[in-house]
Amino acid sequence: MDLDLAMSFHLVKENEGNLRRYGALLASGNSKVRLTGTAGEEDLWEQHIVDCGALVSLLPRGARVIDVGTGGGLPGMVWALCRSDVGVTLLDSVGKKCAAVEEMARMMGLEPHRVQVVCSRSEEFARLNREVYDVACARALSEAPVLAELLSPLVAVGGMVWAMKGPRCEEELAPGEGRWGELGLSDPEVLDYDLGDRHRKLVIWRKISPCPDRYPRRPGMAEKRPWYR
Ligand SMILES: C[S@@+](CC[C@H](N)C(=O)[O-])C[C@H]1O[C@@H](n2cnc3c(N)ncnc32)[C@H](O)[C@@H]1O
Repeated sequence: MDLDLAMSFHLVKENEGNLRRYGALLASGNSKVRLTGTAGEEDLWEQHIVDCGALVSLLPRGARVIDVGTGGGLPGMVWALCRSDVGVTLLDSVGKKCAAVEEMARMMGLEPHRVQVVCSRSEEFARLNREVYDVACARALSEAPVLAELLSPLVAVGGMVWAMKGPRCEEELAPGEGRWGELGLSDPEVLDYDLGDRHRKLVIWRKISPCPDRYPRRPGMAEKRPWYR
């Protein structure tokens, strides 16, 4: 897959007004609930909003997307603001974060039938919402193999699991080498992109067969006892 950064930044530019408004809401919400580790609108813009915006042209047209562990809405809110053709579910297990994201979505005029906020552990949500999304993505959620167990059950065969990662991601992928098919996934492809002096990576797995029903295991198990051991 090719990442067309120029097209993504064109979409970011076109939607900059709304994205800046969202950044301002995120900065003010952050003083009440910790939605991201970054304070200050300019830093939020550079380190988070632009990073999420960089991938926006990669989303398939009309895709159903879930952002697992959305925190303050990253990356799902950025994608919903730049791409009115995609449906986005923003999922997090912390009630206060979900309430803040729901309020931001409402203030940004995002319609609930297109952008929904769900407060749940992904392990529980995936039991009832199996293999319904075209893309499941996570940013700063957990190590790649853990994330693959949590996200693969949510994605329909033919869809994709995305992990937004920093420079260490190949080390994280190593334990799963040759074994991803056990989760219904292809071998991963890693796309590199640079944002100023920051080197970022997107890991993409294709969903090639149904994920066995035993995944995801109950909450916390994916970290405690990795599936590949
Ligand atoms: C470090 S934050 C990242 C937030 C956001 N994606 C970002 O890039 O700023 C991780 C978020 O994942 C949520 N989380 C962790 N494990 C989860 C799970 N199994 N189900 C749902 N949410 C989860 C946490 O509540 C937290 O808000």
